[in-house]
Amino acid sequence: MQRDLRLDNVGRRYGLRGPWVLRGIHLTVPPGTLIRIEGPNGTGKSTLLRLLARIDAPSEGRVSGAPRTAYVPERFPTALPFTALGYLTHLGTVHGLSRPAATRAALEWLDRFGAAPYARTPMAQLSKGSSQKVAVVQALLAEPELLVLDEAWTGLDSDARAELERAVAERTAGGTAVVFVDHDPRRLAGVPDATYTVRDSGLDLRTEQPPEEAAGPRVTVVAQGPSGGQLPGDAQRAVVAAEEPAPGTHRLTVPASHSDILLRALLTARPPWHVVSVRQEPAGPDTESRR
Ligand SMILES: Nc1ncnc2c1ncn2[C@@H]1O[C@H](COP(=O)(O)OP(=O)(O)OP(=O)(O)O)[C@@H](O)[C@H]1O
Repeated sequence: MQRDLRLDNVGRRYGLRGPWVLRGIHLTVPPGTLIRIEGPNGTGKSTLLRLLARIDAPSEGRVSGAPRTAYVPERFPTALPFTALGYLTHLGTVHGLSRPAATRAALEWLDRFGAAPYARTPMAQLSKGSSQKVAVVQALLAEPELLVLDEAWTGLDSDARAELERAVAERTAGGTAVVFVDHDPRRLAGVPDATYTVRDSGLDLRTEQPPEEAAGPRVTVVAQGPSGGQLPGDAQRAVVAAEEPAPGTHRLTVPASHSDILLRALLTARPPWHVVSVRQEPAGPDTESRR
């Protein structure tokens, strides 16, 4: 099965003679990549995400590839006749988990997002923020190969926003491709492999990070490992800057949301690295590119 999702010369318009919302779109989404889509309101970002999630079909062109996909829509239907846990357990079984395993996974994810107290609340009675957590959990529960997030952070409290950033970092480190739209330019600042702007029904690859995007909070970890040594794979993916000021001493900078991934990668390496210090940095520009 082809895990890269590809859009070849894709166009989408609504109605036979409607204006082209998107046209001539070429985009490949390989496993493990993080892609940000941006653009002014009404330019077609959600339309593009629905095509990527394959819940909509193009009016022309071709979408190919069949990664297992999960999608958090801009508007999640809340008036479902389930409790949060009932809904998530049901979805877990659809994704192939046994019922007990689905319940366990749903509870774990709800707990990660601080929503465990509402597990048995009917969906229709959940606050906007809590139902958004359910929307996010239903997508993560599926352990997708492609995760499509349409303003998934909107409505979440700050802990849950940070948790979703962590979950995205974990998933991309594990090989999941993630495509997201978010109105906050600081979201996953400096982390995406590519940022595209929807403009005039086309897609522009942005090659430079604007200053505000490179200015998210960072964590610098000083660790001792092999001299001239290769960073463990997950650490390599997470870091935005790496230097070796003395043989075997490595200074590694990651977006704050990736710090636990870096630490886990270092501590679980064979042989494990020794972590000397962990320091939160004020926001600042990129000093080196990733990878
Ligand atoms: N189902 C639909 N039927 C008809 N027109 C639609 C439909 N969905 C989107 N459109 C139109 O397509 C255009 C692009 O909409 P889309 O929601 O994809 O943009 P967007 O960039 O995600 O906007 P926003 O930032 O406001 O969410 C808009 O003019 C919108 O009115």
